[in-house]
Order: sequence, then structure tokens, then C-alpha cells
Amino acid sequence: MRVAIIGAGAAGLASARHVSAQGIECEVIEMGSEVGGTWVYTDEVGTDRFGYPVHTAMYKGLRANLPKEIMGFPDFPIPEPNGSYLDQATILRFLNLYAEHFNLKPLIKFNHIVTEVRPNADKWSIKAKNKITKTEFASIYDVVMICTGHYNTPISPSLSGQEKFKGHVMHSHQYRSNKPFQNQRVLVIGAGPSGLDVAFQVAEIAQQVVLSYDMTKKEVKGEYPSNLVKKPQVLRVKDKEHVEFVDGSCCSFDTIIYCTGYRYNFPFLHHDCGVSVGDFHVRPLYKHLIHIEKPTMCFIGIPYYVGAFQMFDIQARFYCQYLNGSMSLPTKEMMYKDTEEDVVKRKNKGYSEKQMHLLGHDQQTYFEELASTAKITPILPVICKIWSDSDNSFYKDLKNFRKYKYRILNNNTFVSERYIE
Ligand SMILES: Cc1cc2nc3c(=O)[nH]c(=O)nc-3n(C[C@H](O)[C@H](O)[C@H](O)COP(=O)(O)OP(=O)(O)OC[C@H]3O[C@@H](n4cnc5c(N)ncnc54)[C@H](O)[C@@H]3O)c2cc1C
Repeated sequence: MRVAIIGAGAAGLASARHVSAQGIECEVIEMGSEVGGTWVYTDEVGTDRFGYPVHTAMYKGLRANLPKEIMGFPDFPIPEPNGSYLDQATILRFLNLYAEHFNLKPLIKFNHIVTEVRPNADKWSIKAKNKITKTEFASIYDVVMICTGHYNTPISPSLSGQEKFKGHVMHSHQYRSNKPFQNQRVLVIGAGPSGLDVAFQVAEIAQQVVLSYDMTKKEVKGEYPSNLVKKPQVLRVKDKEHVEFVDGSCCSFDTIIYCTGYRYNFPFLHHDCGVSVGDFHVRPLYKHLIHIEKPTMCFIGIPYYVGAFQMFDIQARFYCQYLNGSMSLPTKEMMYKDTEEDVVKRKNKGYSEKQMHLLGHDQQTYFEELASTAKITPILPVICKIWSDSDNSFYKDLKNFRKYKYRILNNNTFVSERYIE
């Protein structure tokens, strides 16, 4: 059996580690020149020096919004000794350490962008292009694991009257540092993790920052910089610099930064793969990962708002149980039924159509389902408890939440204490 793994970010590395541990031949195809995916910083925005889309949205000064105690892999924790909330370089170093420890780098074809994945009888035909030499690569695999992430294709809604605005408009995917915003008046749209983080960073240097979001849906508490103001949604752009908000207030801006998230996008999937990719869903997937019609294709990392590395690990182990024959899949009908039941449960809980892969505070249940179905080692409950605690602290006190350090006491319990940096 030959397995292709597309992408050498955290999900691709976890997949390669578990597939190769089964003694199964695997090849990782990665368009970048190093491992780490999102955690690789580059000054490039838009397209890279080879003319291909820049993958990463990483920016200078980013510190993780989850503590290192849950950002490692279940049996390969992050060894750094000090605080819990690590910077980009430390997480990237950790992913390199992981790849080296499990001898994964020799499995990776770097600088190869996958351009097509297509079914070929009961196998998969994959085409890729070497970004440097421009030579084509094509090969046939029995299994394909798609690990290409989903923070690379921005969603930028257009504001009413936006064509009148003469300042700079960008998405957080293009944000690299706060330097360009010195003394500017900046409008940040969206109060997800990126919006909040970018607004706080820009406020360090800008004249004024307005953070605009749907205040009826989300409460973002805590101490704010004096030059950062919260406002409800934008009503319209009035002229070349003025923006009016739904509460009737109006401000002028030099720059608008959309922090409005990303959509799923797998441009290399041929129509015959039979995968429906919407902005907010990928179908038909059993347990959010296995292609129901063609189970030799899987996606690692589709669910979001989760302890990502832990999830990649358990998803990869789950899939390996299928690959090595330890777990047989239910019939297609049963897999569709299982997926439909999941959708109904989500709707009953109030999740919207856009949130069909959101895990959040339900991640423990998902992990338990994977573990019990495949009879694999579960994720420790303490991991999800720390995730919830950290998530609550984030929205309660954005300025200070990273000053806390977590300590795992046992499988179920942790303590957190103020950490002096
Ligand atoms: C700004 C930002 C901050 C974040 N902060 C945190 C945090 O603090 N904690 C946390 O847990 N998570 C955080 N995340 C989420 C983060 O994306 C995940 O933690 C994780 O790194 C995603 O890993 P991945 O392997 O799924 O995807 P990626 O890291 O995106 O890796 C995908 C890989 O696939 C490659 N690839 C893509 N397309 C192709 C192709 N066609 N051919 C070949 N290779 C391809 C890419 O080059 C890349 O290396 C953050 C995300 C962003 C954008």
C-alpha cells in the first residue's frame, strides 16, 4: 500500500508519523521548502517569488492562543520549560523537533505543489509541480490523506459603498506586522482570535483602532488599550475615508483590515473525487474525516475551534486503524446516517449552517467517539478542560490571559497560576 499525504504542517506530520509507524509506505508532498505550514513566517504576501499563492497567514510577534500543555501531541509534548503561551518560532521549532524525532523529513518531497488529485480505478492519481524546476511530477497511490489546512483562502465580504474608500483595504491573511500602521486610523472588522489579536497589536502603534463586530452575538470583555474602541457592524462606507456604523456613528480611516476568516478550499481536487467543498463545509465525510464514497481518501484537520494538534493526532490514529485493518467501516448507509445525526444534533444545539465542522466545547465528545469507535487511546479529559479554561480566559481578558501558566496534575485536573515573565 502506498499512501500520499498532502501537506507537511502539523496535520501532515502527525499523519506521516502514524502511517509510517504501521510499516506502510508513505510520501508527503509539500509545496513549501520546510515543515510547519501555518507556523512558517514569511514576509511574502499574496503570491510567493515563484508566482504561487502564499499559504501562511503568520505574522511577526504572534503568540499562540492556546497553552503549550495542549499544543503538543498526546505522546510528544512541547518540552519548553517556561510560560504556557509560546511564540511562533518556538512552535515551529517544536514541529521540526517532532519531524526529526520520528524521522519524517526523508519522507517529504518539498517545493512540490499538488495540482490535481483524481480517482484512477480504485487508486488515486496525483500530479504535482516542482515550484523551482517547474518539472511535473505524477504518481499513483492507494490512499490519499489531505492535510492542507484551512486558513489560506480568505473571506473578504465587500462593505456597502466600499468602492468609494480610497485608503488601504486588506485581509488578515496579508498582515505581517503592525509597522505599516504607525499613527494611522485603522478599522479592524471581525472579533475572532485573529481580529482581536491584530487589533491589539495595531493599537500599540496606530493613532486609533476601531474593532467592529456583531456585539449582539459576542461579548469580548477585559482591559482594552485607550486608543482601541469597539463598535457594532459597518452600515456603509460613506466616502473616501468615512465609514458609518449601524449605531449611526461615523469615523474616518486610513486602512481597513478584514479579519473575517477563511473558507475551505482544495483547488487540486478533480470533480471525479466526488467531494463537495463549500465555504464552510466539506462533504460527504464520516466523522468529519473519511470520504464516505471513497474511503481511501481522508481529510485530517477539517474541524476547527479545537486543540488542533491533539485532534490531528487522534484523527490520524483513527484512520490508521482503518488502513491497517483493525477497524472496518460501517456500510455507506450507516456512515451517511451517522453524519446526518451529527448535523441534527448540531442544529438542535443552535449551530448554524456555517458551523457544521465547529467543535469548541464539544471536542471531548468527538474525541471520545473516535477513540471508542476505533479502539484507540483517547485524548485525556484534562486536555479539553484546559482548552475550555484557556478559551474562556481569552474572551475574558485578552490583554493578560497569556500571563497564566498551566500545570497538568493528572488525567482530569490542572491548575493555572499567574506567571511572571
Ligand atoms: C494566524 C494564525 C494563528 C493560529 N494560532 C493558533 C494557536 O495559537 N494554536 C493552535 O492550536 N492553532 C492555531 N492556529 C491554527 C493552525 O492553523 C493550526 O494550529 C495548525 O497549524 C494547522 O495545521 P495544518 O497542518 O492543518 O495546516 P497548515 O499548517 O496550514 O499546513 C498545511 C500544509 O499544506 C501545504 N499545502 C497546501 N496546499 C498544498 C498543495 N496544493 N500542495 C502541496 N502542499 C500544500 C502548505 O504549504 C502547508 O505546509 C492558527 C492559525 C492562524 C492562521
